[in-house]
Amino acid sequence: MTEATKTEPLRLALAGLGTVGAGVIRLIETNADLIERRCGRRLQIVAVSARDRGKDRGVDLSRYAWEDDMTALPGRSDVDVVVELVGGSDGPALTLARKAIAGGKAFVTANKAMVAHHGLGLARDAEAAGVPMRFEAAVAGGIPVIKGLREGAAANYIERVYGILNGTCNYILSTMEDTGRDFGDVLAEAQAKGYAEADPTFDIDGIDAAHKLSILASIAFGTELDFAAVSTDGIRRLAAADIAQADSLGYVIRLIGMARVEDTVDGKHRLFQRVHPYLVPKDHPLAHVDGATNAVVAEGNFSGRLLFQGAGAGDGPTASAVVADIIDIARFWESENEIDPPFSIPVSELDPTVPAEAGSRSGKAYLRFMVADRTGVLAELTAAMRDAGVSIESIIQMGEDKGGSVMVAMVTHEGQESGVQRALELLAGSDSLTEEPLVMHILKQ
Ligand SMILES: NC(=O)C1=CN([C@@H]2O[C@H](COP(=O)(O)OP(=O)(O)OC[C@H]3O[C@@H](n4cnc5c(N)ncnc54)[C@H](O)[C@@H]3O)[C@@H](O)[C@H]2O)C=CC1
Ligand SMILES: N[C@@H](CC=O)C(=O)O
Ligand code: NA
Repeated sequence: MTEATKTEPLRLALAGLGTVGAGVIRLIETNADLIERRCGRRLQIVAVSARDRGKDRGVDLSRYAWEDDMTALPGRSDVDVVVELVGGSDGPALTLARKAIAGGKAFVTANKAMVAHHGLGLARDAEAAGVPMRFEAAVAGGIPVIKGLREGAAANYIERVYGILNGTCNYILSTMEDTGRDFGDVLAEAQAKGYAEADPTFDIDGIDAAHKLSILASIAFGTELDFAAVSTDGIRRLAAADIAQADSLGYVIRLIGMARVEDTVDGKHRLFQRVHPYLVPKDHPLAHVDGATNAVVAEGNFSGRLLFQGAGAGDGPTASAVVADIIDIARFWESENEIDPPFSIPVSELDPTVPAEAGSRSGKAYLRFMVADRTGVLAELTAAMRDAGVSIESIIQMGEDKGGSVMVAMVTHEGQESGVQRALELLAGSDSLTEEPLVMHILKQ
């Protein structure tokens, strides 16, 4: 480690002073004495950087050195830990991360986009340099789920990991469900509360949840991180009528990230990773997760089902996770040669994977069709199901909408997902369909 010894303060540089950065300053100032007692040394912010020096953030920056260029922070000899709270998978955040690690500084980040795209490379560099790299806030905000898997469940093979990984989508879905309000209106509220990413399409198109899922899967299964292989879909196409329909069938709709290792081919694990809106049975624990709350279920071969739940976004909870990482570094970073792999297993020893085959798993599905209101359309839909070998459990037709289409919702019996894909292929191009069908999987208990 740099010049500081264990009894001296651990000196921090913060890049990014937005929702999370300002929260970290507030937390470190408010809980300074408690943190010092818990980790045996004081946390001292020495330097900060953001875009706008003069902006009022409700925190006093006058005690800290200011750097206009955040990538200059790692070059400071009075800094032990660089904390990146800027965002963006590439650009200055990545330059900062690389410089910090190459410069022998410990590195903490909340940036799931960067970890999903570059985490393995950064971790490899950190392992080689003997510096800690931590990213608890990057997955499920304030929930200590990375710590839970790395430490609490370290003795287990994890068979499946899944959950609600995006606070913005969960806030939108549960608020629409409770109030019947409009999608756009509720999204604006989530943005105002500081939950949404700088580009909220990352939230509503499932990309943010996919970033988190790919990180979680790597840590849970000891496999190489593969963000590009996550099958991703968001909540943009969901209508209030889908939420009402799901409700009447005994379900709520949640954006779920799901990962599992299925089998092994040519020495590589077949890794299933999916972020899609799911119908969740009302008696499943995830159906009661509302607002910006996240929840992660991990199934260990000895621990059984573990449920981690808490705030997945927002200044306080996210700051809590960032500072927990810093406290770990204050407690345990004692020697330059310490081996503490960021992904729990050294990067060179993570198992390689191939993406799971599409359509090869079994389950029930909800299908929603918007169709022309004319004779024979229902027969056309059910014939496609029959020809694809899909068995229908229930079918409901709702009244005509303004454009002259009607909504037909179906729930299938348990069957191969490939059957539903085949049915949709059979219907593709049919002039009875007035828009692309919407398919949602039904979460198993
Ligand atoms: N807001 C939340 O609830 C959570 C956010 N995160 C992650 O934390 C990170 C920060 O998020 P927020 O605080 O919400 O973002 P924000 O947009 O509120 O703040 C970003 C900060 O970075 C600064 N910044 C941006 N580009 C810069 C540049 N080129 N040079 C210097 N400074 C620059 C901005 O001035 C601002 O101070 C992101 O990676 C985000 O994904 C993670 C968990 C939860
Ligand atoms: N935009 C994210 C913030 C935390 O990761 C979310 O909504 O969950
Ligand atoms: Na977390």
